[in-house]
Amino acid sequence: MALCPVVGKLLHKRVVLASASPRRREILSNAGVRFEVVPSRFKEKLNKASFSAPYAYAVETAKQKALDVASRMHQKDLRAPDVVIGADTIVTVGGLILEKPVDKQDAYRMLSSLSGKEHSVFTGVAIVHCYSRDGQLDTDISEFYEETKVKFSELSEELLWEYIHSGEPMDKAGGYGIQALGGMLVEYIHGDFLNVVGFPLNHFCKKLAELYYPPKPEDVQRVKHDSIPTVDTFENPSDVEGGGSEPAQRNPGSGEGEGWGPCAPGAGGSLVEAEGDPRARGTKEAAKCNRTAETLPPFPADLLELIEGFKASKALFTACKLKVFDLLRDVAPQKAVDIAGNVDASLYKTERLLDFCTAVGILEKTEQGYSNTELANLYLVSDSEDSLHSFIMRNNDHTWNLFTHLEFAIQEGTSQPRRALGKEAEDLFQDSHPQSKETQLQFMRAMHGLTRLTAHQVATAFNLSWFTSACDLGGCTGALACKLAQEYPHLQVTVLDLPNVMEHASCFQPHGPEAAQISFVSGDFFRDSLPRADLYILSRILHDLPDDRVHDLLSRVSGSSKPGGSLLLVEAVLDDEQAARVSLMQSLNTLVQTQGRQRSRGEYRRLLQQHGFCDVQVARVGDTLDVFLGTRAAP
Ligand SMILES: Cc1cn([C@@H]2O[C@H](COP(=O)(O)OP(=O)(O)OP(=O)(O)O)[C@@H](O)[C@H]2O)c(=O)[nH]c1=O
Repeated sequence: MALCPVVGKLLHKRVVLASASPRRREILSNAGVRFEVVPSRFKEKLNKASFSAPYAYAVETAKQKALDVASRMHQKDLRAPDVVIGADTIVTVGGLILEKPVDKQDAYRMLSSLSGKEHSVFTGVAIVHCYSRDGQLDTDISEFYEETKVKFSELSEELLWEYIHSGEPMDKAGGYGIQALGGMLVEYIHGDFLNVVGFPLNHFCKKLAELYYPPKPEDVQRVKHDSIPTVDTFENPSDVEGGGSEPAQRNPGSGEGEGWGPCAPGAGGSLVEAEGDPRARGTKEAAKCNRTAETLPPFPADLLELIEGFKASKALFTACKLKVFDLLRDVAPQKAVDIAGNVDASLYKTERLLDFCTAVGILEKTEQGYSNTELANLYLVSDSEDSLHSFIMRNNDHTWNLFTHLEFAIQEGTSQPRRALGKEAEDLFQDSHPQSKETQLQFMRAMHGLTRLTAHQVATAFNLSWFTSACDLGGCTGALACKLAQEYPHLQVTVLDLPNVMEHASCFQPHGPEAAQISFVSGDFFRDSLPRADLYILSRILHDLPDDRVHDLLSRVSGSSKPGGSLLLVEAVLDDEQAARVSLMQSLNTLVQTQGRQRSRGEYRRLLQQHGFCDVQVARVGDTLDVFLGTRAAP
C-alpha cells in the first residue's frame, strides 16, 4: 500500500475519534490521520436480539457512539467537527456476542468459550460527516464492518488464569488482546489483523476513497475498486478554503478538477488509468498519470506543516499583538465587527484571523460570536498568572528578526544580533547595552511565563527537602525560586541576576507566605562572589554560553560549593528524540543569537563530574527537560 493513502483527504478537516480505545488512537495516528479524541458516552446496551446479524449490532453501536459525540460537541460549541469516527469491536462464537468482560469470571467464561475454536471478530465503523445548518446538526453517515476469523489453541486452565491475572483481558472484546500477550493464544487468523485490534484501517481507507473519489460514470470500467487512491495536494482550492469538507460532492462528468491539469491527484480519480486520455498520451505527463496509489510519492504532510509553520506562528503573534485574547476575556462572545472595531482593524481581515484562531483551537466560534478557549484564557491573555503573551511578543519583536538572518549565521558561523538588532551578542544579556524598560520587562515576563510552565516539575524532580539554602543563578524573576519556596518551607532561596534584571524583579515578587523565603541579589555570576548556598541552580543557562564561559561558570559554582553541597542543572538534551527537537531548535536560536550550544545528557553529566560534582542523578521533566543533580565531592 502507498504511504500516502486517502487519509490525507482528512488533513484539512477537524476530525474527532469518538473512542477511548488507545489501540484505535494508535492505529489512526500511525496512519497519519490528525484527530482529536472525544470518548463517547453512549452505553453499549442495544438489544442484541433485535439485530439480524452480529455485525449489524457492532455497526449500530459504532454509529451511536459517533452520533453521541457529534451532538455533544455541537451542543457545546454550536459547531460540530467535520468528521466523527466511531467504532465497535465484538467477538462472536457459537451465535453469542462477546464484548468486554465485566470481571475475571466473565473473562474466564469468554476465553474458555474461545479455547480450541475459530471465532469471528467484527468491527463496525461509522464515519459521520457533520454540518451545521441554521444552528441544527445535520449528518451524513457512512458505515461498514469488517470480519476477521481467529482460531485459538486449546487453552489449559493454568494458562487461562495466568492470562486473566495479567489484567490484559479486561478492556478488550472477547477478553483478549491479539496485539500483546493474547497473541500467544492464536493459532491462525484469516483477515485484517488491525480489525481484531480494534480498527479495520484498510477497509476504512477504501471507504474514504469511495466517499472522496466517487468514480465518474465514464471511468467506472477503469477504476480499481479495491484500491486506495492517493491524496489531493494543497493546490485543490476547495480543500484549502474549507469548501471541500463535504464528501462525494463532485458532479460526475462535470470536468471539475480539470483546472489542476490531468495529473492532479484526486482531480479525476488518481487510479483511473490514463491510456484513454488524449491529453496525456505520449508525454512525460502520461507517465506520471499512469502512477497508481502504489507508485505515487508519499504525501509530504509533515513537510508542508514545516514549510507553512511560520505563517501559523505569525498569525498567533498578530492576534496576541492586537490583544484579541485580552478583549475576549470574561465577556460574552463578541462579533467580529466589534472585535475589529476594538482593535482598530479591517473587519474582513480580522474575521479571517479570528477564524484561523478558531480552526487551531485557541478561539471558539458560536452564533453569538467568538470567545476565548480555556487555553487562551490560561496562556494568551496578557496578564493571566501563567501568561505566555510576553514570550510570544518576544518571539514576534526579537527572535523573529534574528531568525530571518539564520542563513547568515549558518554561512558566516557567527551570531547575528548586530545585523538583526544592531547589538553585539554579549550585549544581549548585559547591562552594557541599556534596553528600554518595556523591552527589559518583556524579556523578563517572557522568561517568567516559560519558567513557570515547568517550575513545579523541576522543583519536585528530586527531593530537595534536606537543603536549607539555595541560590538560583540567573534566576531572573524568581519563578523557579517561588516554586521551590512553596514546595520546601524550610528552604531560603536567593535569586542572583544582573542589575538591569533586578531593577525590575520587584514586579514579579510573590505575595504569598513564600515571599519571606526569597531574596533577590543583584550581581554578575562571572564576576561577583556567589551568595552562599547548599544548593546552586543553573536553569537553562549553560546552553547560551560559549564553552570557555561554561567552564568558567561551573568552576566558580564548584569553588563556592561546600563538600556535600549540590548543583541542580536544567537543560533540554540532544540525545533524546523528544527533547532533541526542542534542543536543536534552541541550538539554532543560540546560533543566531549567542555563542552557546546544546549538549547530550552524557556531556552534561561529564561537565558536572569534571567540575567536582559526583553521584550525578538525572530526571526527565515534561517532554523535553532533563534535571541533573550532582553532589560536590570533597576536593
Ligand atoms: C479482540 C481485541 C479487542 N481489543 C480491544 O477491545 C476493545 C473493544 O471494545 P469497544 O467497545 O469496541 O471499544 P472501547 O475500548 O470500549 O472504546 P470506545 O470506542 O470508547 O467504546 C477495543 O478497545 C479494542 O481495541 C484489543 O485491543 N485487541 C483484541 O485483540
